[in-house]
Amino acid sequence: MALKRVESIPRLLKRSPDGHKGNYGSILIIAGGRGMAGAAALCGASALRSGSGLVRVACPAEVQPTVASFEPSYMTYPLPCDGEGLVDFAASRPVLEKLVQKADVVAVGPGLGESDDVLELVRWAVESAGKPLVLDADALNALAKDVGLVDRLETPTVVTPHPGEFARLTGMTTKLAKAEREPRSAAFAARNANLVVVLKGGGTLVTDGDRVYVNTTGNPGMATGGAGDVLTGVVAAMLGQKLAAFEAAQLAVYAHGLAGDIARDDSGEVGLIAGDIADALPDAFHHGVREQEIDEEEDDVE
Ligand SMILES: NC(=O)C1=CN([C@@H]2O[C@H](COP(=O)(O)OP(=O)(O)OC[C@H]3O[C@@H](n4cnc5c(N)ncnc54)[C@H](O)[C@@H]3O)[C@@H](O)[C@H]2O)[C@@H](O)CC1
Ligand SMILES: Nc1ncnc2c1ncn2[C@@H]1O[C@H](COP(=O)(O)OP(=O)(O)O)[C@@H](O)[C@H]1O
Ligand SMILES: [Mg+2]
Repeated sequence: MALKRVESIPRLLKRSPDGHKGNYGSILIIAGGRGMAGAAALCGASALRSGSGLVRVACPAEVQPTVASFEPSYMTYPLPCDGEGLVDFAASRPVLEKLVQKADVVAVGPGLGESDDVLELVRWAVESAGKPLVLDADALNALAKDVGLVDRLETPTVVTPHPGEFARLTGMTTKLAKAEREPRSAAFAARNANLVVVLKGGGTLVTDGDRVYVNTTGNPGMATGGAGDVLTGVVAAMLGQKLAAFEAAQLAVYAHGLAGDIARDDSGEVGLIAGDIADALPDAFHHGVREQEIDEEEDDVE
C-alpha cells in the first residue's frame, strides 16, 4: 500500500498560565560511557532546551561528575559501571527501576558503548520500562543483536538510526538503506504499531509504516559528531509534551533541522558543532514552531 505523505508540521501544546514542570514531561535519559560524557550531556541539555519540565540523566558513575559539570539544569544519577567505564546493568537495575517510575519518557543509547550489559539494558527498557521510549545509537546497535525485541514493544517507541545503524538493524548494506530508504524504513516501522522510524541524514524520513514525512530543514553542517545525540533529546522532549510518537518525531526533526539552520547562519557549515545546534533550539522553537491551544477540559482532569 502507498505511504501517505504528511507535509503539515504539528504544533506544540501552548503552555497554560499555571503550568508547572510536572506538566511538560519528566525525561529519563540513560546515556554516556567512558569518553562519551558529551553524548549524555548534549542529549540532556537538548531535552531541556526543547521544553521538558524535568530531565534526569543516568550515566555510568565514572562519567557522572563530568556530565553534571556540563549543565546545572538537569539532574544526574551515577550508575555502577564495569572496568571499561560502561554500565553494569545488573548492579544498575534497582536504580533504573526507581528512576523509570518517575519518568514520562525514557531515552536510551547515546554514548553507552557496546557490551552485553547494554543489550540487557535495552531488553529491560523494551520489556519492563512501560514508558514511551526513544532508542538511539548504542541502543540500536544492541537492538540489532536481538531485533525480535522490536516485535515486543508495548509502548510508543521512536528509533532514530542513521543509515549505518539502520543497515545494522535490518541486516542490509548502508548503500541499500540509503537507496531504498522510504520502503525499507516503512517496512521496518510496520513491524509494530507502536514503532516510528526516524531515518536520519539530509531529508530525514519519519515513518510509522502508513505515513511518511520528509524533513525540509537542516543542512550538511550538521554532519558533525553529537548532532544525533541532540536530536534524541528533542524527540524525548516532544513525547514528554504529549505529542503522539509520529508527530513527536516529526516536530523534533523539523525543529532540530531548523536549529541547525539557525546555527549555520551564524557560524557557517564548516565550523558548526553539535553544541551550536543545542544552543539554537530555543530560537528554533520560539520563532519556528507554532503552538496549539490546550484543551482546558482535558487539562483539568485530576
Ligand atoms: N561527544 C560524544 O560523546 C559523542 C558520542 N557519540 C557516540 O558515539 C557512539 C558511536 O556513534 P557513531 O554514529 O559515531 O558510530 P557508528 O559506527 O554507528 O556510525 C558511524 C558511521 O555510520 C555511517 N553513517 C552515519 N551517517 C550516515 C549517513 N547519513 N549516510 C551514510 N552513512 C552514514 C558512516 O559510515 C559513519 O562513519 C554512539 O554511542 C554515539 O552516541 C557520537 O554521537 C559523537 C559525539
Ligand atoms: N547532510 C545533512 N543534512 C541534514 N542533516 C544532516 C546531514 N548530515 C547529518 N545530519 C543530521 O545530523 C544528525 C546526525 O546524527 P548521527 O549520525 O546520529 O550523529 P551522532 O551519533 O554523531 O550524534 C542527524 O539528525 C542527521 O539528520
Ligand atoms: Mg548517533
